[in-house]
Amino acid sequence: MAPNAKVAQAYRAMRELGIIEKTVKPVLKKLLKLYEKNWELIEAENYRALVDAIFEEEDAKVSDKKKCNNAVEEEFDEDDSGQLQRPLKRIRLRGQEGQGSSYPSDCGTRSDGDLVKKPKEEPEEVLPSPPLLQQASPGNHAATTNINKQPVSPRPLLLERSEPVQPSPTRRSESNLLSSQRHLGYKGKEPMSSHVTSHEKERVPVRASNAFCIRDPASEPGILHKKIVPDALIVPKEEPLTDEIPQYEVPIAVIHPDSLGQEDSAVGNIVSNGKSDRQESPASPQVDENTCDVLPPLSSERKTISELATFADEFSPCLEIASSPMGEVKISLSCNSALGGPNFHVPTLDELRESMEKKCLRSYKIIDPNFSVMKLMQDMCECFLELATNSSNESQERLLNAMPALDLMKKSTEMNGLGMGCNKDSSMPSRTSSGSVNVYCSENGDVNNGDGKGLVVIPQNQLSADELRWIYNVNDISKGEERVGISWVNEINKDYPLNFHYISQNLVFQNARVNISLSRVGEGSYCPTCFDNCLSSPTSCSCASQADGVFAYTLEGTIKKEFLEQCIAITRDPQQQYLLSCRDCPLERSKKDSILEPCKGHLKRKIIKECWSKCGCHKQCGNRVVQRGINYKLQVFLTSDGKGWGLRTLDKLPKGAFVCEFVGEVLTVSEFYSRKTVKHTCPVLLDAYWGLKGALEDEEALCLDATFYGNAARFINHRCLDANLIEIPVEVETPEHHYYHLAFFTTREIDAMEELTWDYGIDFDDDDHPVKAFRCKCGSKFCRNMKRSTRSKSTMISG
Ligand SMILES: C[S@@+](CC[C@H](N)C(=O)[O-])C[C@H]1O[C@@H](n2cnc3c(N)ncnc32)[C@H](O)[C@@H]1O
Repeated sequence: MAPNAKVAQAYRAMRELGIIEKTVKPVLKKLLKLYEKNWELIEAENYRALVDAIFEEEDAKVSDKKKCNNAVEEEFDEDDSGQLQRPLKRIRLRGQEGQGSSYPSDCGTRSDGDLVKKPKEEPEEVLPSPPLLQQASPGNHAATTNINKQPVSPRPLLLERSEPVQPSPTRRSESNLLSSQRHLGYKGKEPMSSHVTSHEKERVPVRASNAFCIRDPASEPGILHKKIVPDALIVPKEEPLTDEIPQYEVPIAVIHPDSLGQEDSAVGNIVSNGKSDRQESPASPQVDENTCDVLPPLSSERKTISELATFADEFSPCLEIASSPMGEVKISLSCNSALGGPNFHVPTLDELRESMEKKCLRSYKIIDPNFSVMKLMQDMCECFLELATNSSNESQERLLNAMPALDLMKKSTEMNGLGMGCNKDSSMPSRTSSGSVNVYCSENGDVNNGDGKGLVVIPQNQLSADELRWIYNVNDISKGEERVGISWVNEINKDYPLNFHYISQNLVFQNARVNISLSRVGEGSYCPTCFDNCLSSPTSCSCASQADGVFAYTLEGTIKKEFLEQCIAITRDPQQQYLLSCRDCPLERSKKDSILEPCKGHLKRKIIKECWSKCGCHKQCGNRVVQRGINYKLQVFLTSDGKGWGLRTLDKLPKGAFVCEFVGEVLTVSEFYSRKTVKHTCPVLLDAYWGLKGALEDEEALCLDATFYGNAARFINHRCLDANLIEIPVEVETPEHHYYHLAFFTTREIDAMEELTWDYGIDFDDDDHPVKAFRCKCGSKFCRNMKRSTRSKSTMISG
């Protein structure tokens, strides 16, 4: 890679971590000098050296500033530093904010009674931050407990600065994203030409016939336009962010105790000024047990929380509860007290537990032999879960309302105190393409990209069950239906895709006659005498003979070049000889118009016949590709060019590779039409044989509708003519030609991170059609919808 590209790559990687270019540049320069331009060292472990150097630099700056501040006795506002802050730093700060004049400062020149505002930072600000609870600094003691339905972190809830988030190696090829091959002629009833003039472009015809429509993106059910999704920091399963830091599959909501009281008291101000009243004015009557009363009053468990909150008052601690929809709950208790000193040592958890149990016995007269502090903490978590999941609507509402009451999204200072999240307007934690974590932050560097990665604030009352499901399935929208997980990511805004049922195989809705009974698969439709791999057999099997005696696949599993080129030519340049017209077109018939139009013709496609279970060969036989399912890592993402969600590959794909099948409900065309009030994602006609037979029965004219039930293919967007995927009919089980699988293969090599597209074959001029089309934003120079008005056009898709 050229040096400039490497620099750009480094900027990009840092940007993903929320570190702005301005901050990176000087450090990178130094590092290059130091390492004598050895990029390998800089790039190693996803720029670990660079990230470390940046943090060191920032620490040094903070330290300098503090010295400077001490000299002039001015307030130092960490958020104005414009730089990346270590989350623990913020934790400490928040814990210390309320200490007023007794704040132990290193501003040695100040007396206790000094009215000059104290810096928010503690004296040990630039000490190496302790990564574990047991190593907490004297000024800040944190204890956490958690109950998990999944592995839990041995680390405290509020973590020290994490290792840098690992950008995916695949991101490196992002620069190639837009590479495209636009060498092909246009398709249509006119001959294909290798050059298309602008005049010709206007005339680029659509595939003949074929009917089905695509809805308007604005009203597309696949996108939640209205919903603002919280700052969801989503951590991938497969790509650990660090060696040590636990991952959470789903975001975790965090409640700060202050917020719990917000509803009932003036504590709401606490949030708005980003500080705790308890800390500002310890004697405030608002800050007592009652301030926790937003939880349901009848809950004895609530009392537990209150008790802890009272305990908290004594030592000005900070109690935090974090939970995830997966049922993980963490309680964190941090306290700042005068206990710290030169002889300070951190007790072990066992010591702490024992001492606390004695205290409970003495002070609270708890004599239950089963009592333990750990149990108490567990109970607290369980109560939280109970309230969050099983309680009555009212109590649940109150609890959930308490979450955003914290106003974490708005108050970045408060959030940073918790070591998570950022300013709502400027930050958006999200997964990156690789599944790592991004937090986009404001220019002033008000950022959290590390410690908070497991702790994400979600105003859960904004989440519907469907949305929660998306969060759960961030690593695999197929919910295990596919062999390879299909992740989703939104790097643009906070929308979720709309819910649908993921299915990996077509399902018959009702009337469609899809007969795959073994008895109907007659001889000649399978190869009983073959074994192992039909592709390496010296004699062609029956399946091959159905495909002109040659297999479509190579031993490598891709489509043979010649076969692929023919398929591409037919699809892109559907000349008359490739068109079949039906006498009584099921499509026209289904429209139930009084005046039926003549059939517009259906493409005479090349078809692949795969071996199947009735054959004698192995499942891994080279002539079984589509039936083995998705093989490459795919990802659903929100496109940046207004096409809604799209599908991209995380792997580099060779030419002719099988990507995925178009899976949906199998409907008769009339069934589809009776659904036409519904906005459809992408219905596809199975019309490859329509012209061959005489009139089809209604039940035989089939289509696939992926609106409610579908697979990853329902996210593939349209591109006029030079799409990188092509759809090819594949027969697997049934010899009945009216039903087949529609499989997508690559028309060329595709880079990792490239969006996958196919040409829906839309006729943007078909105003006749009842279903509205979309305004094409494919960006292809062959776009058939270019320079057209915004009025909706109808579309027709066939497969
Ligand atoms: C099969 S869906 C593709 C996934 C869809 N983008 C989504 O968000 O669910 C088809 C719909 O995507 C949108 N779409 C697909 N290709 C497009 C394009 N080239 N320009 C604009 N919108 C497009 C249209 O709204 C279309 O109805």
